[in-house]
Amino acid sequence: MDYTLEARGVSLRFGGVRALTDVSFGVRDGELFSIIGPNGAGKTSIVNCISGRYKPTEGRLFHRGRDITGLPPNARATFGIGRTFQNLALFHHMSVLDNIMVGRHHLLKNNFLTGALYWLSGARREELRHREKVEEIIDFLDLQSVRKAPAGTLSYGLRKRVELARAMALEPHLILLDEPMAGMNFEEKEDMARYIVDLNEEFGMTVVMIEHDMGVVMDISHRVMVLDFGRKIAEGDPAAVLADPHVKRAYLGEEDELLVDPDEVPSIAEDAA
Ligand SMILES: Nc1ncnc2c1ncn2[C@@H]1O[C@H](COP(=O)(O)OP(=O)(O)OP(=O)(O)O)[C@@H](O)[C@H]1O
Repeated sequence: MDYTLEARGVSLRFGGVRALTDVSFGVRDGELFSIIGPNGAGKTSIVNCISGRYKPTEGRLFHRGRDITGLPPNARATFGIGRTFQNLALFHHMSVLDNIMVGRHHLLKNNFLTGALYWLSGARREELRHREKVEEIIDFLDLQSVRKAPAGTLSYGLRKRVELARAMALEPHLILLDEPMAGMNFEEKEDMARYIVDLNEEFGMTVVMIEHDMGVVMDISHRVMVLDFGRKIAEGDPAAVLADPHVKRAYLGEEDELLVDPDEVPSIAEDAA
């Protein structure tokens, strides 16, 4: 099986703390793959290993068959791996537009010297191309009305959307979303879920998402992996994962809402169609 992203036997320790133990999984091209699990299960740790923020203590990570285990985060960005963060990481005093532009920095070929020859070097053409791409993302995420506003003045839900825009600006083929709906109200979650489905279906991006909202996860994911105490306890299509006794046990007492009937989950994806 050819995977876009594959983890083989990944373990991660922080001193005596075992954040991950022997985690293996594969994500196929075009999939919307969710990682769930109780608090402290290792979800952010595995995403940090994929993005290069952490280096696994053991095991390997592959991107399109290439071993990326030791590569720094910026090298992964140039391969088309983008991410958003659990806690927003925007430049608050900069406008929405400029925050999104920052997401394109690794695509900027022109430097100080070519900048000095702005009209001759192609720098102007390049800038126009970047602006066009940014405008496309602003349209897609309905951010026109706030494009000039400083990011710090926006509501939390809008700031999460700007962070998604900045990750999209990198034009990744694989995007890692760390709790994209955390702290949002129902309407904001519904909007965000639609954007994620659309960026997967329309922009063709493979999505790896950590999310606590079970309704959304079960509704929009193609496959789900469950971590508990740093170990993988289940993986499969959403209905099979919901029915898995190990998963029920891991969540019992903590998140009763996991035990929902899949048929009763309102379909955001269908509503959007
Ligand atoms: N930088 C770190 N230093 C020490 N321990 C860490 C570090 N990062 C994570 N851990 C520990 O590793 C374990 C897994 O943490 P992680 O943040 O990956 O879990 P999570 O599933 O993302 O949790 P949550 O849902 O609360 O965000 C936890 O026990 C956590 O305390």
